[in-house]
Amino acid sequence: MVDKKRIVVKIGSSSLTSRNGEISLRKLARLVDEIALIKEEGHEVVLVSSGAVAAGYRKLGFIERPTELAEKQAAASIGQCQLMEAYSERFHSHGYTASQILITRSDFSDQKRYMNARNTIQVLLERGVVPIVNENDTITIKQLKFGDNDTLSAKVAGLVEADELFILSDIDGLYDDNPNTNPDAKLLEVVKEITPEIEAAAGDSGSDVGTGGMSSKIEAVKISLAAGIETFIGDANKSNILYDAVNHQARGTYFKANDELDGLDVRQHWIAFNSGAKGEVIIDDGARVAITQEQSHLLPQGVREVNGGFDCGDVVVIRHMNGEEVGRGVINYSADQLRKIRRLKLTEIPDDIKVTDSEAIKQEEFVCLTNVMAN
Ligand SMILES: Nc1ncnc2c1ncn2[C@@H]1O[C@H](COP(=O)(O)OP(=O)(O)O)[C@@H](O)[C@H]1O
Ligand SMILES: N[C@@H](CCC(=O)OP(=O)(O)O)C(=O)O
Repeated sequence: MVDKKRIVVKIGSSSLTSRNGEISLRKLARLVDEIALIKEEGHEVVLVSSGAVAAGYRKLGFIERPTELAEKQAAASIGQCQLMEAYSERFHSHGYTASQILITRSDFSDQKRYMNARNTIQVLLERGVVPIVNENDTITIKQLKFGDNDTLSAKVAGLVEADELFILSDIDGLYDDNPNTNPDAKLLEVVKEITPEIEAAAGDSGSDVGTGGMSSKIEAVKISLAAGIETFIGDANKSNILYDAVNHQARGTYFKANDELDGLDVRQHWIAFNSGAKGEVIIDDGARVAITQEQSHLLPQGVREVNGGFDCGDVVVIRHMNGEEVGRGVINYSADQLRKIRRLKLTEIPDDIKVTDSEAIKQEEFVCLTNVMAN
């Protein structure tokens, strides 16, 4: 009996386009067939597909992929229709229904919208539909963009509590050096930790249509691993790539989730990677030990400094005095209140500021990030 898994598959622009940068319906159809193969095994699939800009820019009259934001957005608005039409038709030929979900970064930072997206996808998956996610390119502004769909796919994997994330690209995994500049670079088959060497090896895209290159995939892998989601990068052009990847027999790079790190649950994942921290709370040594090793709450006594403005209930960055980011958490005081009570013992906090139990951040509302670099 096959273990039924929830899998997020990310397909990059370079895997959906032909040499001249135009969308390749043949490539798209083949990848849908690959997904159908694992759906037939009982796995649930959420597809994060790029390709809207690539599918639209020629129809907009451009010979090359445009670089201006508004032009790319206009191209995406044409291309997204083309993509969905092609996906719907091909999934339908396998008896599956496809659905479209367009998300922006701000949807992820709003907890209600985040949970709504999660609930919607849950219903779709229960009913056998294949949700197809892309960034809502036409309305995102530069500063609010995910930056690339690799990051989006990792965040979607956290959102739906996926078992695995498969990032398909035009290359068969992570090499120990940028293969565009070093022909002797070797494929890394298993990666247990994202070290500075790994980050240095991962370079930019080698194609005209891909956006983030390997470096953005590694940033994405950090997010998925933090949620305890095993991640694989492999070649979209290989036959049976998804089927083999589920069975851990595909050629590619497998990133192992750290067993010592409990996977973050949905709310913790949101706090760590999606909430968009509003300010910073600088803590001393004792407070760092208390919240990272002793499962204690963060008390105002251990707060040395407060940077920026935030309200009670916002997510803040918790930083040690030496500058290291310790984690993120939901704060129980506004920035102004916390400035007044920092370094005070609980008994010294004025009654008009005191909140129930008085802690600055409850342990259950804190996510430690010392083992995981937040993006
Ligand atoms: N260390 C590395 N290992 C593998 N690929 C790398 C590395 N550094 C840079 N790259 C480049 O990253 C590309 C994949 O990223 P990208 O073009 O953005 O693809 P996609 O469209 O699938 O997101 C590879 O084709 C390769 O040219
Ligand atoms: N939302 C954009 C995706 C851009 C993007 O991230 O592309 P890629 O690096 O190929 O995954 C599009 O659909 O064209």
